[in-house]
Amino acid sequence: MLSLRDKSLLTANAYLDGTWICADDQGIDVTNPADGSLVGRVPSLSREMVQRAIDAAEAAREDWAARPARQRAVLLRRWYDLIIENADDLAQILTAEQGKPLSEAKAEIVSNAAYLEWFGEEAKRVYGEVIPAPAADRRFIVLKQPIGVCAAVTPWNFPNGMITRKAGPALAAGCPIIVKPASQTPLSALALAVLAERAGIPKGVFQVVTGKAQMIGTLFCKNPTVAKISFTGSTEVGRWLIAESADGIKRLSLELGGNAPFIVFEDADLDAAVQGAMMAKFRNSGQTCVCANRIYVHESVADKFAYRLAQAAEKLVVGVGSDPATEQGPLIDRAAVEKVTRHLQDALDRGARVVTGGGPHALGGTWFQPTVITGVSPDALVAREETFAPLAAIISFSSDDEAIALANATEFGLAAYFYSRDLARVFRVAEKLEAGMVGVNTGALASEAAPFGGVKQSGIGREGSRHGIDEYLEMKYLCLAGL
Ligand SMILES: NC(=O)c1ccc[n+]([C@@H]2O[C@H](COP(=O)([O-])OP(=O)(O)OC[C@H]3O[C@@H](n4cnc5c(N)ncnc54)[C@H](O)[C@@H]3O)[C@@H](O)[C@H]2O)c1
Ligand SMILES: O=C[C@H](O)CS(=O)(=O)O
Repeated sequence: MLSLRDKSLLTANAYLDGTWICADDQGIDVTNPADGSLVGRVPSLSREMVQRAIDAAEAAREDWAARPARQRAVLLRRWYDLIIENADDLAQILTAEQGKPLSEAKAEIVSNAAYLEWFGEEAKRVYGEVIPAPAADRRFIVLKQPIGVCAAVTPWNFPNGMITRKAGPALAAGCPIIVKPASQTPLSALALAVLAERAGIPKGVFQVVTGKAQMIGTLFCKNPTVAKISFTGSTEVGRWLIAESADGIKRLSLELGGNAPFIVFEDADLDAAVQGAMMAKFRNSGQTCVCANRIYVHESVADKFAYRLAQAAEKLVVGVGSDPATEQGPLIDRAAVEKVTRHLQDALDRGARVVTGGGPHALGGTWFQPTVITGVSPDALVAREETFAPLAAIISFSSDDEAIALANATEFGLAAYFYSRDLARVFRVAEKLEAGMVGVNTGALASEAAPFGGVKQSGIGREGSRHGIDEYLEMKYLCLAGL
């Protein structure tokens, strides 16, 4: 049972055009992955209601874009402050609907609220250009203008952070945004809407719609009023959005699936590498897009690393996310357990062996033991597909070139990690890895100050850093002649 200081944050009402829409009997139940209990019920909005949200965003667009950036920055900062003040309540809501440990939920909320603060400041630095013209009677000027009404479609694994990570740059740039959260975890988005309204963000500028994903997605893709869609989720759905919005040539930002390699070279600090692997593999029970999906270890240290990683994994406190002592919660649903079980069995069939864990946890439900396996075949499913579970698969290698070739043998390219203390090797390997982000001697790399995103089939565009606001701006070239 939640014990919220501010009970108004737990709302199951969709937020559109400054009004709260409650669920009818066609609503969508939100359940706690830990015990299946009902946490809330959100409305399954009709096509007409979603269209109303798009119309409300369009009605708010000109005024929001025309506000001085400083005014938008003040409101973003006020929203940020309210999120930080209410982070404990927001963490309880997040854990109740997603399952992650409270400590991780709070870390997600605080670290991603920083995108509101960061882009509130960036709003004041959206500079244009004056370009030296090639003729005396001309002046070349470049304006940067907000792209217009934006839509965001977000995943269940970071139900709070993936929203502030998009709303920050969108609102800073002068764009209203309509968010469609994952149906498994909409309550965090709605709690953010409560605080956005409290911060004074005008109606129509930030909205949260809930309901049938494909219907809403199609409306976002087909309605020309929606100038851009920012999507975070699977590559499969990202591919669908590209196809569905192709005829309108819609601007898209895509943060998609991953299959991160984690490479331990023979000169690595093994204790540091184990710590990094624990962060990169087991955070959110392995359900992050940047999780170490494959762990490549030089053959000379593979057994020692596997043993130490297993020792660390065995110390993880597995339990209900709402228990402050818990370090690993349940997986999101039964399908997730079936997928990791399939990956594990395939690896074992190909000759791998279990060092620790190796199946569902004694807690039952969707808990899975933190598992380390070694002697994994490079062709195993766990090396080719995103496992999204606490399964650390160790594959040995014998040379740098082999490690790089194995790491790059995937259609994904979001994150990659490696441990080495040889500076020449660090630059050689970092420059050859096919990934949008590379963690060197670290298992955690996300920050509002850095460009987060992937290459190949892991996405298009970047979130965070000074580049992130460009995703919500159009460049206009003015050619002034006859002067
Ligand atoms: N690159 C990143 O930053 C990042 C971050 C988090 C998660 N992810 C990826 O997301 C996936 C896990 O999240 P998920 O299971 O929620 O992904 P998902 O693609 O199944 O769902 C993501 C969102 O898309 C919606 N959706 C599903 N089908 C849709 C359709 N046809 N039209 C419109 N919307 C649709 C869902 O309701 C949800 O809101 C993993 O692959 C993970 O790697 C990537
Ligand atoms: O999986 C989604 C998040 O983007 C991971 S992180 O918190 O940004 O590392």
